Amino acid sequence: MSAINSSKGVYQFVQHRRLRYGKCFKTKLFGETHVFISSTESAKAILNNEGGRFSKKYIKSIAELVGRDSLLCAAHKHHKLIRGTLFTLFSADSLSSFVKLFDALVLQATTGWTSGSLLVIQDETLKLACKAMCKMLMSIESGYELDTMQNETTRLCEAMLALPVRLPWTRFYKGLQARKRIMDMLDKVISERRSGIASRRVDFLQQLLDHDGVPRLTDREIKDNILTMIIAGQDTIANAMTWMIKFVDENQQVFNTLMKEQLQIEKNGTRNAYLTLETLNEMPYASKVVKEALRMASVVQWLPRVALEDCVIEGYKMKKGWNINIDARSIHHDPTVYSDPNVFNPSRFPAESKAYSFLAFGMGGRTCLGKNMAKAMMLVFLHRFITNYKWKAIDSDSSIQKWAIFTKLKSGYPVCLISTKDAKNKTV
Ligand code: HEM
Repeated sequence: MSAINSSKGVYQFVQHRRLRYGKCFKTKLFGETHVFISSTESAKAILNNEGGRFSKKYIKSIAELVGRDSLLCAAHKHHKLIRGTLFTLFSADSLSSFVKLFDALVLQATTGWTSGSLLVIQDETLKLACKAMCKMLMSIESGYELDTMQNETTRLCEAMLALPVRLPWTRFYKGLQARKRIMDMLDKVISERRSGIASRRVDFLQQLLDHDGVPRLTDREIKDNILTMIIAGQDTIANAMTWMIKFVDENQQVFNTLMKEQLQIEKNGTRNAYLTLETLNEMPYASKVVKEALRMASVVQWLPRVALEDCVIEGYKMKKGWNINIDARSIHHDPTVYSDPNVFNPSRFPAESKAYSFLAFGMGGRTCLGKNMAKAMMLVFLHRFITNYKWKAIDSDSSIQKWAIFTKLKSGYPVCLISTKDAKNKTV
């Protein structure tokens, strides 16, 4: 709890023990045994064995907040059914339309970002991510419903590491209340659609309600998983984008190479049109910047699993029921896996691409469903930001936000903007 409440973040707890005991250690948390493992070989053995010797398991408080029918918590068979249904929503066509939608949202936001504006990157990217998710999932675009969704999801995420104490003033209780309000809102949206009060929309929710060609999900499964996708795709992406802008700013050579590539893309004709998936595929250097930012930031720090039977890992006996966490952050910063792991060096890819060394989106049967979407969002944001602005960081402190389950900069990375598209700033 003291690590959660410190400026180094919850990972400090793991890191201390990793340095003290090595690549595999065991600890007790609230009466349960937790093992943390940080080798690519073990990651492969565990992540490739979903539903066999291992399955996913979150701590109870998280499971209660996201819901028992959430993809994040569902047991193997149930998970397979829900994942199969949700998978169809993440088609190439839906990714293509999403890229345009996200680009439109970024361009709309940038109209308010003029020279001299003070911007907290974390706040802006969170607003963008929330808008994009709500529009794609349920066609919510603005107003009270959007604000409610963003605020309640933030409250819910802040409760994920809290002690599961249900007293009105506790973080956990407030998180549960936030979940209840989101569920009530989803109930309302679903019943309006079913009764015909709301017009038909083209979004993920409608596809799940129509269950056209996909197995039918219960209302509870639909609601838990719409909420899951909002949680999975809001804070994670906002944090990743914020770290990426900070890393790029702190590495002049990366900035210069990236700028050269992005200006060429702009010159080739994207300036007044929306970016497309094809254009994003023509950004090899920016794609490496995105990957390197995800490695360095390790927004999701470990992947939680449970042993379904007794087994041996790294020469240690593990018992059925133990929580086995794959320490992705440690693998991402292991000098035997990545050379100079603390240096932001996008050019390390693809040479340094050992199997199971890049776990930002997990691997195997539980891999992030939104990973292509997330990478596309990061590329779009990077392109628009770097080709339209120079910026000066007002606070470069790397302290971590307390209580954050996904690694988040405490400062939010405030910057002062200079628009490179304003005529008077052309020579800046
Ligand atoms: C930079 C942004 C993102 C990062 C770093 C990230 C990372 C992850 C990770 C590490 C997992 C768990 C893998 C495991 O335990 O093995 C996961 C699961 C998941 N993510 Fe993402 N994610 C991001 C964005 C998104 C987006 C935009 C969506 C889409 C709405 C999304 C949807 C999901 C879903 C549905 C799961 C559960 C998959 C399953 O259990 O089958 N994520 N993500």
